[in-house]
Amino acid sequence: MVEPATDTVAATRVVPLLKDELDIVIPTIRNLDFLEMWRPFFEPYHLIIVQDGDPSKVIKVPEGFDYELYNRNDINRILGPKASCISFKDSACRCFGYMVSKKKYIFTIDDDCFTDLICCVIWVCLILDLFVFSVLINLQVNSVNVACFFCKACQWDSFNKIVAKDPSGKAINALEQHIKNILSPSTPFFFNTLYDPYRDGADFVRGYPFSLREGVPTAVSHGLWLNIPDYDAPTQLVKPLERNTRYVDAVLTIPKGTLFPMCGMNLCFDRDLIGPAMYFGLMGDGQPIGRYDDMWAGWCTKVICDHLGLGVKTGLPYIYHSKASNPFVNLKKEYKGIFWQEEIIPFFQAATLPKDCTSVQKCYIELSKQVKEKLGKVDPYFDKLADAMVTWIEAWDELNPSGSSAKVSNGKA
Ligand SMILES: O=c1ccn([C@@H]2O[C@H](COP(=O)(O)OP(=O)(O)O[C@H]3O[C@@H](CO)[C@H](O)[C@H]3O)[C@@H](O)[C@H]2O)c(=O)[nH]1
Repeated sequence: MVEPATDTVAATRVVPLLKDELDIVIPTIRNLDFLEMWRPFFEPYHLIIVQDGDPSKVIKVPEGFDYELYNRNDINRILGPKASCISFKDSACRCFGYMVSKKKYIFTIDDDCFTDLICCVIWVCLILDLFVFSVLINLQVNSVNVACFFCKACQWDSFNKIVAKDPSGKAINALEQHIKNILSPSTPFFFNTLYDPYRDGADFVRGYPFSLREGVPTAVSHGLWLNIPDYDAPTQLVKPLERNTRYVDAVLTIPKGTLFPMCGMNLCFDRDLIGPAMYFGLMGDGQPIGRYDDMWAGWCTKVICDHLGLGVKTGLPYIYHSKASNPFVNLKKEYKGIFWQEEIIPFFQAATLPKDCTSVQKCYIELSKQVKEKLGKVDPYFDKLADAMVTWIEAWDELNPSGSSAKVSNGKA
């Protein structure tokens, strides 16, 4: 049984890899106390916080972290009319952080991971909440909101989303594992049955073509979740008690030609290699769909990685996830996506990019044209999304005129 680590203060302080080459991007509608839990791992890095919702709300960042924070007013000021491509009231807003970063690597994580200190507050609230619930049950009030009656911090199922432990009981340094994944090559053209051959203690198995053993540069490292898996609302509703306790010590390259559902909760990527494809779409406020932000980015990214000969890995690291969001609310946001995805995925599976698309930007603009042409028939929303994809690239190029940051090539991690 894999449990969350509660003593991260005692976690080994590791040498911060890529300290000056990696930004941590956090979208937030809450407070950032969860950072206490990650302090030993995140403090050496620069944080880019994208504050969603009401810009007048003050977001408290724990002492000692090096950060820049952007709210909606900042986004509007920086991007002007192009700010229309950045979503509001959806975690999709996080991609603004990718655009303003000046680093080669991005790690992005959600804000609902709590600290030991916060857990004390939560336990007090929990006891009080249980008391209120028992009174309500005695009064036969059977429809109660599953949220804390006393404070916003402890939204019941959120307080367990904390740093995970591996089966040996050691707190997982998610960022370190992502860096290892991304600094070693990928093998999208031929599957290695011992998984990532570049990990310590592994290699290419017998019969693996020698011509492919050099691998290709890794653009994306997709991490997983213990406890609550990244399920859609219907799955979550029919399996409310399902928890993932299975820790699989594996990192795999997703083969060329295979799409996957990319989750933005625990994700690292090389901004120079694939940054402009990491657009999280038009979601949330004013849009017919929400919570498909990371899926959209994942489909576009994988098609472009396949075309440009870049790798995408999935597997380790795990984080401990306890969904803060309400499945009924999520269902409302997701429902169009749930039936649209049956058309969107075949579209991406069939998408091909011409040879002259030699940069991510060119690939992305070409994809936007195909989205307009093919998915525009599904719903007018896709016309709007295709336009927003173009605006995103224009804004990206405006903010990143030199194209890329310092070069660090892949090698043995
Ligand atoms: O309007 C919003 C809502 C949320 N955020 C911030 O985004 C992340 C994720 O939000 P949340 O924790 O509420 O959602 P989960 O269901 O646990 O997470 C998944 O939702 C996926 C789809 O969007 C995503 O990949 C997963 O992360 C938090 O940091 C919120 O504060 C926001 O900025 N605006």
